[in-house]
Amino acid sequence: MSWQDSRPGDSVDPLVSRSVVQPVRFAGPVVKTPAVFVIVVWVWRLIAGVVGAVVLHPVATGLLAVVVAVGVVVDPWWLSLVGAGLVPVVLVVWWWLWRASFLRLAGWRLLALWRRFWVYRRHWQPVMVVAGLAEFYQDRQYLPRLGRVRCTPHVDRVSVRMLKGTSPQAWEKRVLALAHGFDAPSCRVVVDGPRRLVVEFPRGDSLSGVIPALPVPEAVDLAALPMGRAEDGSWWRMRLHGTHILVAGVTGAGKGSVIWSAIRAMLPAIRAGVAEVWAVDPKRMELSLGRRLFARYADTAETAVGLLEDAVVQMQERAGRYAGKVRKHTPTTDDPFVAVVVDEVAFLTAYHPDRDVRRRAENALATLTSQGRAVGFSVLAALQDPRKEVMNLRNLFPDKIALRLDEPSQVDMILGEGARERGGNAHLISADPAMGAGVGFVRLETSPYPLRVRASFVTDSDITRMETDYGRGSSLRSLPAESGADDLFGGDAA
Ligand SMILES: Nc1ncnc2c1ncn2[C@@H]1O[C@H](COP(=O)(O)OP(=O)(O)OP(=O)(O)O)[C@@H](O)[C@H]1O
Repeated sequence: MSWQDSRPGDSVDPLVSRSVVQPVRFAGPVVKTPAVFVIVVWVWRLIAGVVGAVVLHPVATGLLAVVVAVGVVVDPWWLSLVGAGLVPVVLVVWWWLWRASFLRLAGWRLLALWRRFWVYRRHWQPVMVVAGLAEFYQDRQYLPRLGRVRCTPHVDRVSVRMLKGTSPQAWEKRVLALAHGFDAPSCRVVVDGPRRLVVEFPRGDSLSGVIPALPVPEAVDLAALPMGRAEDGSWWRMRLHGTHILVAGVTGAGKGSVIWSAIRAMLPAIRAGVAEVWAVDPKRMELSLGRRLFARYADTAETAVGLLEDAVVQMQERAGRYAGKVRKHTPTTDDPFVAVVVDEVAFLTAYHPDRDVRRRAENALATLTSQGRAVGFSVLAALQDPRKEVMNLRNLFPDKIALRLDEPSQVDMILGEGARERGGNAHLISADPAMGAGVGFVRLETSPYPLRVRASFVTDSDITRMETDYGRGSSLRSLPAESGADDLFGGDAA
């Protein structure tokens, strides 16, 4: 039998078998390890395991220790049985009566203990090997070290110590393999220090349900507007003052819900006159419903470009006044925060047939986005198609939101290269409006990690109520009429 005929399982003599690619290898002599060394190593591992368990899970190990101690001191059999029964009863009563404290002090820790053992520890080796994250060196297999697992209401955060010589990019490239390997809907990798990662696995999809319009906040924080929910179950808050935001998504992706959630979160500031929304609505379908909420409203190309150029003039006038005196804008009734909201911005920058309109719109937007944020002018723009021919100003928007998109390349255009490896798969968002409308990934200028969020759904009746309560002429608001308001509001101002 030649070496080509051999099959797995055939016995081969290492001295006579030959491979065309491998040279002869000489193995070192096999030395038997004395039993005492093996015992010392096992004892050392036992001690390290116990200390590790106490450090990682103090509550669980503490409870266990109490049960064991009582059993040993009083009556080994009887009391151990009572203790073993008593602990679950105490935990159930605690959960029933004081759920918040139970979850905070015991519930999430016990769940983390269970999931570390049952989900991650049990599958760690096969998943690491199959995903290609295990390394082999001199015939020995090395695995990344599984560290602490922390559970929040929706997400498992798994700490990992990477192997020496490997990089976080190797993990980012394998997020899909990791998600499927540990039965999670998605996976996100966050660098936590040298050789340290936190790998996040959501338990189920916390964003699968529609989020109704959030209550209007009593005090407005323009740096943290309540918009909806984030994947880890926390509130999604969005900074608008001091930045510009580009929202991209195919038709029906829910761009309107991002825009309206932001406007809703600013209502008290709008009523107080310290914030203004200047709205550009070329489709006349998105923003027209709430036009009395806006200080300026434009729905034709000519008026839209005029509105943008007026914003530039006011911004520059404010910048001139602030120069050398004020470094940071604080919204007041004299110098309000101005949010320039542009729906379907490509209508002005790419689709309009008049070249002059396109040029003027682009110039105005470029000036606003490059100079406006320090003096209280922010642009919140939405568009369907993020290609460069359509929107070549997208890099002037520090923060970006990718709702459902058609292609992976479009995701890269909005969230930046590498965002998909970090979990920002906006092209995989469900096309079912109940599941996916308003769902997206936020990429802030301050972080390369996209955050999965869902905007609250502000319905038409919510908008009508908002306009009634907070719009011009409402009982709750009495702002002086702007000169030429009829012109600006198409003669409809109340
Ligand atoms: N946050 C949300 N939660 C649940 N459903 C939503 C949400 N936002 C939108 N929808 C649903 O999706 C539909 C389309 O939403 P919307 O009009 O905001 O999309 P769009 O991206 O603005 O589309 P277009 O570009 O065509 O205007 C809505 O009519 C609504 O039924």
